[in-house]
Order: sequence, then structure tokens, then C-alpha cells
Amino acid sequence: MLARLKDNFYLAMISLVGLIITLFVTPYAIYRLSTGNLIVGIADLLIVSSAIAAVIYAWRTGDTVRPGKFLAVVFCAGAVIVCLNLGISGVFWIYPLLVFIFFLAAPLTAVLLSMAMLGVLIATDLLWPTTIFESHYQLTAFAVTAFISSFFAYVFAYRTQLQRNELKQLASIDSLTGAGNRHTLNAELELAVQLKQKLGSRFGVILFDLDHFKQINDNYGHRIGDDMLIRLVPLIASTLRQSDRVFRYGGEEFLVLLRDMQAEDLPLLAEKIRQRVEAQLLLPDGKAVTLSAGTAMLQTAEDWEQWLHRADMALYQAKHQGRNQVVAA
Ligand SMILES: Nc1nc2c(ncn2[C@@H]2O[C@H](COP(=O)(O)OP(=O)(O)OP(=O)(O)O)[C@@H](O)[C@H]2O)c(=O)[nH]1
Repeated sequence: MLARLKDNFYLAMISLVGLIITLFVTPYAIYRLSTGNLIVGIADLLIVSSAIAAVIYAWRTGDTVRPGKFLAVVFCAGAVIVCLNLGISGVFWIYPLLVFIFFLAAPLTAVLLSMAMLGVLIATDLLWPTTIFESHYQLTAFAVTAFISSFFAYVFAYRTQLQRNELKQLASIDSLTGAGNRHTLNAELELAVQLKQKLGSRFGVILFDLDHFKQINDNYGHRIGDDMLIRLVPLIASTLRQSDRVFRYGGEEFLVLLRDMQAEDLPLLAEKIRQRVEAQLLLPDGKAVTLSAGTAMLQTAEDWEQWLHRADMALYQAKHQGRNQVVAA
């Protein structure tokens, strides 16, 4: 449970908002109902029950987008009802809402909903003066301060979202080559096994290992060695479909994960990549860099460790038989 909260920002935020709303709005709902203000009491109760329902839905399904949007809409509508009924006393709720709405929905959705809510409140008071505010001066002060709060909340949420996306991207790739890293690979292999079991999808892997890479480092230096690794990844990727992905499996070992793959096509594709690398990945003196490859299709009732082990064995055989070749498991 803690791990899910730590990994999923929106789930954590929906849970936090749900908890805060339940703790702070429930006493108001009881108070309003007991003092005979039925409309506001029922609106408060609807807000609390929507928050609880959205939190349960998000935890059960893992979907945080729909419950987040739903809560944002319910809170905005609830705030409008409360302000129209309580007047200026209800307006104080608008300010925290203008901030935490950005924890529930994507920045653009949140700012549009905020503007719609402010628009309704301002338009109502302009059409029927003193419904909410005591004077035009008060209305203007509210409009200006609310727009400023919303603007800063939007800028902050937008920047945070960009940074979160960048961090996610950085955490999923190998910094030298830009290929996917081991962490992402494990998750994708796990998913592939699940899809195989549920839908019978056909997955294949190709495990590549550069030949005599130690000699390349020793003879040309580590920088040239790094350069070969960097140039290898786009070379492999240019042979693949968009849905296929390249991962750095170890030092000079790379893995390609392929979806909807025919068993007979897998070694042919690996051979095409081998030939392309041999022809195009050249050392400064024009010598070709070569690689060996092992391929394996995911079998039914096999876990990903067994799958990779078979690919690894095929690669071992390719090395053993003289390198610069492909062996299918
Ligand atoms: N330049 C560079 N070298 C690396 C990197 N990661 C691993 N290596 C080197 O890759 C070499 C791998 O050597 P070995 O495992 O002996 O394999 P090999 O020389 O390629 O021999 P075979 O695989 O049997 O053909 C080692 O010398 C590592 O130091 C890296 O990021 N950059």
C-alpha cells in the first residue's frame, strides 16, 4: 500500500484530498443539516461521498485520471452551490480549491475548470448584485486575487508536471546510449508474460553482444568503445518497428523486445541487424564491429527468467561457434 502511494503521485494526491475532505467537510455537513440549511448540508454530503467513492475507485482500478477529473468537477460544482447559499462565508473555500484542484486533474483541465467556476460566481454576482459579495469593490478584489492564485497554481503545477515527466524519462533510460535500462526492461518482460498468458500475444527477444569488445577498448580506447555503444542503438532501432524496444542489458549486451512476432521471422530480423551492424558500425580505421545474437520466442507457461535464459544460451552458442552470427533457441 505504501509502495503504491510512493510510486503513484496522483493516487497519493486523490487519497490525501479524499482524507482531508472527509475530515474537514463532514463536520460542516452535520452542522448545516442540524441547523436546517439543507441545500448546503446535502452539497457537503455529496462532496464527501464523492471523495470517498473516487478514492475507492482509484485504489481498485489503478485509474487516477477519471476519479481525479470527477472530483475536480464535483468540488467546483459544490463550491458554487455553497457560495450561492452562504454568500461571502463560502468564498473562503474557493482559495484552497484553486490550489488542490491541480493535484486532481492535469494542469490544463484544472485551470479550465477553475475559470469556469470563477466565471459562474462572478457572472451570477454581476447579474444579481449582492448574491455573494457586498459590493462591486469586494467582487473585483475576489476576481483579481482568485485569478492570481489560479495563475500561480497553474504555473507551479505545469512546471512540476514537466519535471516529473523528465525524471520518469531519466529513470527509465540508460544514460550512455539512451536505450531502455534494466529496471524498465524487467517491468516490460513481466508485462509481456502477463499478455502471453491472458491474450496469447506472441513475444520474441533478441539478445545481442558485441564481439571482442574488450579488445576494442584496449586497442582504440574507452571513448571509442563508448562511441560504438552509442552508435549501435540507433542502428538496431532503425531496423525495428515503432512498437519494438531496445534495452541495454549489460555492458556491451543489448536486448530487443518484439511484440506480435512470428517465430520464423525472429532469427531473420536478428540476422538483418547483424548484417547492418557489420556493414555500418566501423572503427576509426574502417574495421567492422560485429555482434553475436541469441533469439527466443516466449513460450506458454514460461516466466521471463526462463525465457531470457534460453536467449542467453543461444547467444552463448553463437559466441562458441565463432561469433558474428545468430542462433535461435
Ligand atoms: N567502453 C565501454 N566498455 C564497456 C562498457 N561496459 C562494459 N564494457 C567493457 O566491455 C568488455 C566486455 O568484455 P568481455 O565480457 O570479456 O567480452 P568481449 O571482449 O566482448 O568478448 P566476447 O563477448 O566473448 O566476444 C569489458 O572490457 C568491459 O570493460 C561501457 O559502457 N563502455
